[in-house]
Amino acid sequence: MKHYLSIDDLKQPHSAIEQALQLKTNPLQNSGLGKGKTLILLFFNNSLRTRLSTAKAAQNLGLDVLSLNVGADSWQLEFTDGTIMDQGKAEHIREAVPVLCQYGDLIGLRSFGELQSLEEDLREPVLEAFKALSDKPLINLESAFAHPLQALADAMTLQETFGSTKPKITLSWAPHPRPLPQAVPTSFLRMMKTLGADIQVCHPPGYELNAALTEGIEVRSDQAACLAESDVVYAKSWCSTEQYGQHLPIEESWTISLEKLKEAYFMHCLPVRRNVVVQDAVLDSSKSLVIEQANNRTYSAQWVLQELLKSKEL
Ligand SMILES: NCCC[C@H](NC(=O)CCC(=O)O)C(=O)O
Ligand SMILES: NC(=O)OP(=O)(O)O
Repeated sequence: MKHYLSIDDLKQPHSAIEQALQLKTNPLQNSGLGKGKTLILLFFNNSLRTRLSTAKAAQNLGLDVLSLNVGADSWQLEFTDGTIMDQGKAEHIREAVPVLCQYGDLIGLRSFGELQSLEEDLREPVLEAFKALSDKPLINLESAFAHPLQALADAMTLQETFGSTKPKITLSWAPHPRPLPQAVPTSFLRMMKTLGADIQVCHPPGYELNAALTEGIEVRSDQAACLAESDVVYAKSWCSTEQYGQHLPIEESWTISLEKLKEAYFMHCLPVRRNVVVQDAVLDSSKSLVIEQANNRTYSAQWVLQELLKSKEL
């Protein structure tokens, strides 16, 4: 594996899940692998889990970690070639990326889409710019349309909860006060398709995900019926595709409740807005898997870091 930018970089997803779960049983089993090497974590957006679980994973491997909030702690970066840099941005990525590559052996990067233009976000401009200029392995810590560390952790959580049985999974859209990116549902769905999971999607009209991704998957708008027949419900808000990035009225009737879930387990990547996305009673019940999903983020990151460290490129 050269980079870990999307689920497509997982050549053997089933064994990745098994190996990551095995790491969880003894996290310090490869504690010398990263000795003398440095992981740089760059954040263009906020984070709790990704920042700390990836740093923890790195520590478990003996890596040193340097973390930077781009723009807040450092200079604002210019991405456009040929720009006359007489405005606010002080540094071009043509210098910044090669400099970062001198300090770090691996680079993790979080950069959400701007939610201004679907076409522009689909281009993954930040990730692609770093890819073009970096001679070090890159790890996607959530980009405009992918959150592959989350999806690997989610697959681990499903494996732990259901073992070899094949649960019926519903990916349900949920309401939110802000328009949110499509990265989490996109990567989760891509992962579930890759694994051949029994999954359906439900969302109100207008919130369609990428057509190629949902090809062959049942997409419905009757949330109550979908949830009632599910073993596990993955809830996530994402912005409309038709009115990309726009703030639309909150559809309160889509909030997940215990009544709707019936016997189903509940998953969410976190952070979650209580009593908007999902009711307190769900999060506070034994059916909620969200804390274990967050725990598994350490081991999904550790597996990825380990693979990159073992690859010939390093
Ligand atoms: N990394 C996990 C989710 C990150 C982001 N959520 C958010 O921005 C929520 C912020 C808020 O609730 O205001 C998303 O949906 O992709
Ligand atoms: N799930 C997740 O990526 O959380 P953070 O945004 O806090 O990193």
